[in-house]
Amino acid sequence: MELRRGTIVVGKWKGGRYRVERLLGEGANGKVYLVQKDRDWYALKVGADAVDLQSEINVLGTLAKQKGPGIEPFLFDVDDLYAPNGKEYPFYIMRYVRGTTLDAYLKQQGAQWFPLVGLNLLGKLARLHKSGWAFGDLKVENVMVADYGHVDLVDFGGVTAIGKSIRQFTEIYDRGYWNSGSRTADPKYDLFSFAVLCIQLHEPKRLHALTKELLPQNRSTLDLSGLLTSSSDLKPVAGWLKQALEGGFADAAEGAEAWRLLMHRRDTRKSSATPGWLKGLAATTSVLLAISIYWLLRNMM
Ligand SMILES: Nc1ncnc2c1ncn2[C@@H]1O[C@H](COP(=O)(O)OP(=O)(O)OP(=O)(O)O)[C@@H](O)[C@H]1O
Repeated sequence: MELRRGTIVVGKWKGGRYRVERLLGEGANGKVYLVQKDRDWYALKVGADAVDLQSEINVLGTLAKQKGPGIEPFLFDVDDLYAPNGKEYPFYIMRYVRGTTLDAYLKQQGAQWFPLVGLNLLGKLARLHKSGWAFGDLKVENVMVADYGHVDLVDFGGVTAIGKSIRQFTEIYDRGYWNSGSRTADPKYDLFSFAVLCIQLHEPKRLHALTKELLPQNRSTLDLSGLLTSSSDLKPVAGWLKQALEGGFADAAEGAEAWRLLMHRRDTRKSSATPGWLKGLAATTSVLLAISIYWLLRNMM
């Protein structure tokens, strides 16, 4: 099923009219299009499986009612559409999240944005945890980043009430896959995925190799920690990530506070260190001084 640019989608039951602009992305549960209605932009998700889509809609509906701190309205319309092939598909309209996926953002803007983006992402998770939810399917593709490292989560298909079984997950980010805990939704589950996400961003090849070489029963947190200690990129946050993998933070708010302190300490250390140009200047001055003394002593003799 494909919706071309310019197609007008009309909801079968409620009659909402949306003009298709372009495909934003697609996954196992459906395709997401950028659409326009009354000059406003929205994202339209259309799926072949009504049950899967319905469970996402239920979560979004509950989140919308809850209006917890930091949970912006995300769901605007739910309906069915007739595709150009004549078949009927369920769809829903959600807020359009501007930005690029996390890995693309870091490639475009530079890895120096990683600590700030990480902190903002932990902030988003913290708000969800505070309202009694775990995100569940946290992965690179579900994190959108806009200007100045502003972070938004997409794909609420895995969002699960704390204490229930995680509804949707992706293997390498899953605590159960690494034999490191249950698949029960709790804030620590998301922090585990957050740690894997950081590894995926910096050491994708080595992480992939690990999944290939280990037998399922042998996978463990220790293997992931091993990657951390031997990665120069991850060194500054290795201790934090290890703690997250081991369930050492109660929730994302606690994790964010520790992450913030880590950033602050790094910044302080950097600013108190002697800048390169000053070191160069000092070295040149010493050489000039040595030459002057040499000439002075020679002329005196
Ligand atoms: N609200 C949105 N605004 C902008 N882009 C979005 C939005 N929702 C989804 N996308 C884009 O579409 C892609 C696929 O969407 P989504 O993850 O919801 O599909 P899915 O079928 O549930 O995927 P998965 O197989 O990962 O479960 C996302 O990775 C993202 O790039």
